Amino acid sequence: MDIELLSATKSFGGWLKRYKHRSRVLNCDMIFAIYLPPAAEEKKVPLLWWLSGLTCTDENFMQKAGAQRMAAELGIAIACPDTSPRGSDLPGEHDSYDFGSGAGFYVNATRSPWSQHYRMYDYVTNELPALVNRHFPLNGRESISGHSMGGHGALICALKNPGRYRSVSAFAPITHPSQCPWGEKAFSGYLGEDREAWKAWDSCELIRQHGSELPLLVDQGEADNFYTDGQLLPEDLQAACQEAGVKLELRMQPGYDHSYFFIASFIDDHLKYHAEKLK
Ligand SMILES: N[C@@H](CCC(=O)N[C@@H](CS)C(=O)NCC(=O)O)C(=O)O
Repeated sequence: MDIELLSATKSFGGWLKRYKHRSRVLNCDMIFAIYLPPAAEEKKVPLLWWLSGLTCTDENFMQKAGAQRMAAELGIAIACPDTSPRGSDLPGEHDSYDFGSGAGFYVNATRSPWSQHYRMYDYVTNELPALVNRHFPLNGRESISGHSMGGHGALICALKNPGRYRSVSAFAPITHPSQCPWGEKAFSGYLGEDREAWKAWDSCELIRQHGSELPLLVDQGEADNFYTDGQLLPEDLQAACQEAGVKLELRMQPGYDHSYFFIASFIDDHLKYHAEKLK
């Protein structure tokens, strides 16, 4: 067996399961979570990928977003990968919350020593999808969403793989990592100082270069301190989409911050949006 069941918890008639497995891509053991709706007992169901933000594991979304009730009703599975490789001890890997463990940024690192493990893009777009499709009753239809660093991850995965996902959405995504402190730190560490190479991992740049047939749905809290600090730059995403003729629904949400209280407030809208496209 290439996956080991760690826990199974019944929720809204379906099952939240956590598994451990060996990742060849990341060169370490990894844990992921999957919520299987009641419909998965009888037929194959579509899958929504959820990519979490800085400091998260597979657990934050499943415990805090309150997504299971609607996922059960809509008959969609949700898979949550971890946010970085685990179990290694590279120099400085655990020193800060925004680089290294818990902060893989969903890129394929090219700089040593990070390139030995930090290949989260290949992990979430290839290795883990192949694994979950082998083990669970999934019908091959996929959508993707995420929060903050994971919102950036969801957007780049969709933009780099036209035709792969039925829909994409994000909560408070890091839209222009080449131009914000979080992104500059992560990209120089994982990818090196050549800023041209960063463009392949930056939503705004990908949209400018390649456009997108897929429309984007983004929610952003106006009271999000990371928004006001210039880490998220939704206005840059809006400008890039306008330039490239890409359809973007950017919903600025007055009073909401960056937390899972914000995500829980709008997750049903996103689940319904994805379910419609996953039909
Ligand atoms: N400095 C903060 C920043 C991290 C943060 O806000 N992370 C967001 C994603 S960027 C998150 O989802 N945190 C976990 C949670 O709220 O459960 C911390 O270390 O907690």
